[in-house]
Order: sequence, then C-alpha cells, then structure tokens
Amino acid sequence: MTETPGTLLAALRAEPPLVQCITNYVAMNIAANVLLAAGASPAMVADAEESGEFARIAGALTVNIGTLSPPFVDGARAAIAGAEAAGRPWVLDPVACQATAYRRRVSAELAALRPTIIRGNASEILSLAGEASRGQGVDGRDPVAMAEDGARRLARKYASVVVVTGAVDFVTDGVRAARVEGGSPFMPMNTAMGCSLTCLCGAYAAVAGDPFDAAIGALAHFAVAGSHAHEGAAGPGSFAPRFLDALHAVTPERLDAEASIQSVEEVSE
Ligand SMILES: Nc1ncnc2c1ncn2[C@@H]1O[C@H](COP(=O)(O)OP(=O)(O)O)[C@@H](O)[C@H]1O
Ligand SMILES: Cc1ncsc1CCOP(=O)(O)O
Ligand SMILES: [Mg+2]
Repeated sequence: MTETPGTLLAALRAEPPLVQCITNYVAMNIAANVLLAAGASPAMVADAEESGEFARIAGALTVNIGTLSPPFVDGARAAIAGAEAAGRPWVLDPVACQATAYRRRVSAELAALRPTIIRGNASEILSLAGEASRGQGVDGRDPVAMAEDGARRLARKYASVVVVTGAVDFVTDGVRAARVEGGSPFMPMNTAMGCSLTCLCGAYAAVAGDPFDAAIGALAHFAVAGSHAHEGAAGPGSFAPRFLDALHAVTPERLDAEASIQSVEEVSE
C-alpha cells in the first residue's frame, strides 16, 4: 500500500482540500469541526442555485440524505453533475435509507449515479443492497459482517468503494477488501459521527489517487483518534471534545504506526 493513511494525512495537511458537504442539519456544525480538526477545509454549500458551480471548484463533494427534502435533493443532483463534470470524487451517505419509501427512492437514485465512495452503517448498506435491515431510524442495528456481501455487490454494481461502519469497519471495491479496527463505544452515542466520517472520506478522496486507499485512510484516522479520545473519557459527553483534539493531534507517523488494518482475501466470482 503506497498511499498509507499517514501519507494521505500528510498530503491533506500540506494542502488542505476544499470539501463541499451537502449534509443534514444535525451534522453541519459537527462535521465542519471534524474536517477542520483533521486538517481539511469544509464548506456546507447545498442549494441548486450554486451547488453545481461550487462542486467544480471543490476538491471533493459529499452528499448525505439525513434531513432530505425536495430542494435538498435538487441541490445534490446539481452538485453531483458539477463534480462529475470536473472529475472530482464524491461520497454518498444514505442515512436511514431503509426507513421510508422517499429515502429508499432517493438513495437508489443517487447510488445509481455511481458515487466514488458509499459510506453507511450496516443497516443502511443492507437496505441499499436490497436486503432486510433492522435499522431504527438513523441508527444501525445490524452487525457489520451481515452487510459485507451486500457491500461487495453494491461495489461491483456501481463501481464504487463501499464502506460499512460499526464496531469493526469493512471496506471493499468489489475486488479488494479490508477491515479497520479501533475507535470507541462512545462513538455511536455521539450524533453525526458517521456523517462526519463521510465528510472525512471526501477529504481523503480529494488527496488520494485510489478511493479504496482514501476510505481506509479516513477510517484509520477516525479509529486511531477514537481510541485516543476514549482514554480518560467519562462518557459520550467528555468523549466529543477529546475526539476533536485527537483528530488534530494524530501525526502521519502515529497514524501509520497505530492503524489496525487487515486485508481480507477476496474470492473471485
Ligand atoms: N461499537 C463501536 N466501537 C468502536 N467504534 C465504533 C463503534 N460503533 C461505531 N463506531 C465508529 O463510529 C463511526 C461512525 O460509525 P457508525 O456509528 O456505524 O455510523 P452512523 O453514525 O452513520 O450510524 C465509525 O468510525 C465507526 O468505526
Ligand atoms: C439524528 C439525525 N436525524 C436525521 S440526520 C441525523 C444525524 C445522523 O447522524 P449519524 O448517521 O452520523 O449518526
Ligand atoms: Mg449515519
């Protein structure tokens, strides 16, 4: 792996990428702070009046359907067209896509536009892959292992890198696969943690040559920072500021030294 998480983090900090985040009302502030702490430059630019134009100047685009509405979806469509025209990577977060017909329809439409990376919890990836999901609203309720085959199918169908998050994260491009360990059980007790990770996947994709490496880099950065923040945290409340500090404090060298990444042998079909 030439593009290790540490190499990508060094590149990101040397030239902070502009990341256009079309995300939900809950995540906007949290995700912007996560990107700034990590070393990237966030901009929450969502309306169709300008989102396509902005996507052409951003290093990457992220689209999250957490608090979707028809104008929001129009903004996402325009931004995706702009990113595609400019050859920029874009990331889809299909928040709670199992929950309603509207979310199933919009997430399927956006996935069919072939995102560079799709990132969701196991329940969301299961649903996007057409399988039964036990997700409750935005919260994942399925084990990551259950969603791995669905992730592989999605990756092959849309030529995307697919990331399934949970206690141990899984990433696949349909040919290669890996698992990333670390983090903290306080992470799913903090809202918008997954949404923020999706935005960080955009930041890493902006500086990486290979979106599979980018996804692993963002996952490793979250996992290492989450483990550091867990030390001394009394609960989800004190975890949150420690996590921002840890995202900022981790150096490229420590990221490569501490990241726990296992390649998964893939069976060719
Ligand atoms: N039980 C856990 N232990 C450690 N890290 C976790 C755990 N659950 C989730 N995470 C981490 O929290 C982040 C958000 O993942 P997740 O909670 O699955 O997303 P979402 O917020 O979209 O449901 C990821 O970095 C993931 O690795
Ligand atoms: C609570 C909530 N409601 C709609 S979007 C959202 C945030 C979800 O954040 P995450 O998927 O990162 O847990
Ligand atoms: Mg989520």
